[in-house]
Amino acid sequence: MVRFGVLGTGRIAHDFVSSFKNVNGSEIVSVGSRNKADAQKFAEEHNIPNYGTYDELVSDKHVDVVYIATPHSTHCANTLLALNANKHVLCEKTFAMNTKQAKEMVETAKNKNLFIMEANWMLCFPLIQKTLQMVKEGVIGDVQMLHASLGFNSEGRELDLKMGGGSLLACGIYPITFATVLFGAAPSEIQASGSLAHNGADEQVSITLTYNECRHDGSIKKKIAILSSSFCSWIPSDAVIIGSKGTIRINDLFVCPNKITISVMGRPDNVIEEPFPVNDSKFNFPNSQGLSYEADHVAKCIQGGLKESYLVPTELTLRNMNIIDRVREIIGLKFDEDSC
Ligand SMILES: NC(=O)C1=CN([C@@H]2O[C@H](COP(=O)(O)OP(=O)(O)OC[C@H]3O[C@@H](n4cnc5c(N)ncnc54)[C@H](OP(=O)(O)O)[C@@H]3O)[C@@H](O)[C@H]2O)C=CC1
Ligand SMILES: O=C1OC[C@@H](O)[C@H](O)[C@H]1O
Repeated sequence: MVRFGVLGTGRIAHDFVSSFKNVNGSEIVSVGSRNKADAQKFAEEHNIPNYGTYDELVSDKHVDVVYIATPHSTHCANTLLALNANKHVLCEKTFAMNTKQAKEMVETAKNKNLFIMEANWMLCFPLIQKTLQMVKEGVIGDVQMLHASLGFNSEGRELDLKMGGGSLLACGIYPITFATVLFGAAPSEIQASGSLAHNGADEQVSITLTYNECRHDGSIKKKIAILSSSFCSWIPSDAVIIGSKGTIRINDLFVCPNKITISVMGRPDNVIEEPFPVNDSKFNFPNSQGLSYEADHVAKCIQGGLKESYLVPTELTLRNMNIIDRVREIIGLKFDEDSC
């Protein structure tokens, strides 16, 4: 049995806890809030036995792992709070405001011999793993390109620069993650273009990552990922992996899919569907019942004594953070944390 504590009582905290109807052998035992009354309300709503402040949550002896469900700008401090209280950590995406913070979080977990993982739930979906497996098996030949985008028309807290708001950290992290798992290495070239809102937060970003691969004759083959995120439009939120023999489309929303379409030249399309876990809870975000895959994975890792996830390793998180830092530099997206 792995016992989760939830830090923060916002929208994703609600969805994560509700997904536990489909989680076996783990439970939510405590919740922490900046305001104890909010923690109590959340605990009552979700039948959670313990509640308190963040400090009380991380020092609760019943808690094994703390799920950080707060805005980006608070991930580093909240993660360090939990690690320093000897709790394992599952921290929401995007993991940190920059690589410097991310390294400190990962180093602290390592020094304390604790588990740490970015809550990049996309990689825990069965159809995402199936897609990656098919690519590896060469179903669509040699992968040449990736097209992936995610976004919606947003406003309010999600565009608050002080909290790491904007489409890049909220949505762009997923297309970037997909490119990183698909192409394996760090990109040899990063190009980007972005539009900033009046407060300096990004409204939409387009990124081209180029990966150099050495051919047998020593020449360079360039593989390309074309990625975008948006908070000012209903951009198509799918991903297409383009290979020498065909494509795999991960249907909208590609970060939490229940359908993929495999098109191989000369053959009829093959559609694979994987129904979501059945859960009648009311969720804030689409397909959040699939957060149970992530919770199950974390529990399995912790029970197995792992200090890292094999689906979302810290190396992947740090590689993504490096890409995000460079994209921010190119488009002029600045956070206060950059000067700390
Ligand atoms: N995996 C997924 O599908 C999704 C992940 N996310 C990620 O989850 C995280 C939280 O997002 P979301 O739930 O939408 O955010 P919300 O604004 O809905 O909730 C955030 C919570 O964090 C706490 N908090 C701590 N400090 C602050 C602060 N300065 N301002 C506001 N709230 C604060 C609050 O809880 P309290 O007052 O109780 O401490 C608040 O309710 C982000 O990293 C986001 O990227 C978001 C949506 C979907
Ligand atoms: O993190 C996220 O993942 C799924 C999307 O539906 C959500 O809007 C986004 O914030």
